[in-house]
Amino acid sequence: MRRKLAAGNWKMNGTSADLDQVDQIIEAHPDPAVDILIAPPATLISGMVVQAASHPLAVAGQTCHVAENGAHTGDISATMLKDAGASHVILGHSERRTDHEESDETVRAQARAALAQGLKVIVCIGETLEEREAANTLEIIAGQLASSLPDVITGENTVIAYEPVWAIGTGKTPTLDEIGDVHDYIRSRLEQRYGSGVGKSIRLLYGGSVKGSNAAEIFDVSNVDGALVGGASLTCADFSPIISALENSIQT
Ligand SMILES: O=C[C@H](O)COP(=O)(O)O
Repeated sequence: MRRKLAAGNWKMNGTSADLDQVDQIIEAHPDPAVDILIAPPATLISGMVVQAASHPLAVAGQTCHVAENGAHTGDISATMLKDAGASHVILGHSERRTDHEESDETVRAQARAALAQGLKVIVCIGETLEEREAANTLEIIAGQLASSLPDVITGENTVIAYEPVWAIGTGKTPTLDEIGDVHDYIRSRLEQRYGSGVGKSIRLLYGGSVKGSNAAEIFDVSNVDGALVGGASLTCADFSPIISALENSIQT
């Protein structure tokens, strides 16, 4: 049975004053029935780790360099994330792929580097609007899965986030059938490549304009094991209802 995961990606948002939101989340969900994770900007990782020391909330980085250290101004390595107390790292987010031209091959190298340091990875994949309109979604997903993931992964150390690029921060979402089709397809590809046991154990998150108002119906879709939430993860008022919807989804 895959444990559900509510993951928040703060992107380039938040200063130390916003750590107050995490206190509120911890207070609202003292003994969560699902995993909760927040990926703050790198400057807040250590503070958030200290803050969540007595709570299962996991803290993640938003990317990592393929190298352990060296002359890479402005970058952060998996070793540094681990040292700061992060347990996970998000890799291959479409904003990284676009803003920093990160390719599938780069994402795979980052994943190898992160796994080697004992970090768990959340690997993001997803099609653009043009690719969906050209009916190429599954082909794009297959290519990204094949090239972004290392050859050896487990359900324990790897999560996949399906994020249609056109749904991120736009208020638009695919239909529930479309989400289900892609998630079922990802599951079948994972089972094919890694074997049924591992393939079935990897959690699949949906990301792209998830809010309190649409979370419950998305969590009902087959092979959706949680969400990677951007804008609606920035405050407890917005994120808590999503966590609660995920908790409710395992009771129905
Ligand atoms: O990483 C999170 C996603 O990019 C989703 O962002 P969003 O919830 O603001 O659409």
